[in-house]
Amino acid sequence: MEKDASAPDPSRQRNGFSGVLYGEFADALNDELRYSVSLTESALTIQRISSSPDRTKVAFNLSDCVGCRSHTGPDTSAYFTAYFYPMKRRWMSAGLARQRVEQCFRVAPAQDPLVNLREAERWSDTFLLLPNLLHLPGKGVACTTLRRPCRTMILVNPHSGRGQALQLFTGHIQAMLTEADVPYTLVITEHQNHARELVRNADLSQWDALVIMSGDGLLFEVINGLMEREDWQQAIKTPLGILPGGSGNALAASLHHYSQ
Ligand SMILES: Nc1ncnc2c1ncn2[C@@H]1O[C@H](COP(=O)(O)OP(=O)(O)OP(=O)(O)O)[C@@H](O)[C@H]1O
Repeated sequence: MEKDASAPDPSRQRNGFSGVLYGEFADALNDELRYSVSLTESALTIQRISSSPDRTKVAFNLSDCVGCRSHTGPDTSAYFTAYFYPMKRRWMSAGLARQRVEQCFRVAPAQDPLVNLREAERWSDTFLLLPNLLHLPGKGVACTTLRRPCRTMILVNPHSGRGQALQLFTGHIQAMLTEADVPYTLVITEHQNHARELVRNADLSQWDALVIMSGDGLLFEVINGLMEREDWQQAIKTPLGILPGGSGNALAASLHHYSQ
């Protein structure tokens, strides 16, 4: 039996479990597979509900989670999906790297689709309230001062590196921004000094962060644009991010190294 969404949260009633949320849900793709799911301040723990003795628990650390989204399904059910990027060993390689893991659950205790959606939203909203979610900017001061949602201007130089920055953005970054609910405006630079002029004249109150997807050259332009403003003392405090899209990416590599 699925949990009644209107019933009191049983998380406090379960023996030994003092979590934030507890529920029993079906797998998003296979209704036959059912899981007990618990969310605490530090982890999402999933255990398959089955009569077999092998009921291994899988726990995902919330410090590897970028966000959680809920949506309605084709019938009366609703879904919530949590997105994790845990460190994992790469295939055929010795190094560790963050790799995407998606956990999607079907919520269908009620006939009323709105009740199901509300329950799915209760889960996704709770995720976003928990303090341990991975913040995209990484560790450090900027991470704690950025507000959520973080309105971001993303500048991509389509010619940087081997001319693949835009492809890297659409292939990797765009989905992560959606998963993390980061509202953004994409600017594809059209010529040299485009970013510099744009940043020099922009209404910066519209943005909480500027992110450059390019090599060091475009970041250099953006910093010059900020410093050329009349309000440069305030403008230069705008959180800046760099995503490696150039050929050398020296600054991005160096920042990554020191954030480890
Ligand atoms: N649309 C564009 N067309 C031509 N030049 C551009 C355009 N957009 C930006 N630029 C200029 O290209 C220069 C080089 O870009 P960038 O440093 O980002 O890439 P890169 O040289 O390939 O990378 P790296 O610095 O890692 O070697 C920048 O200084 C910038 O002024």
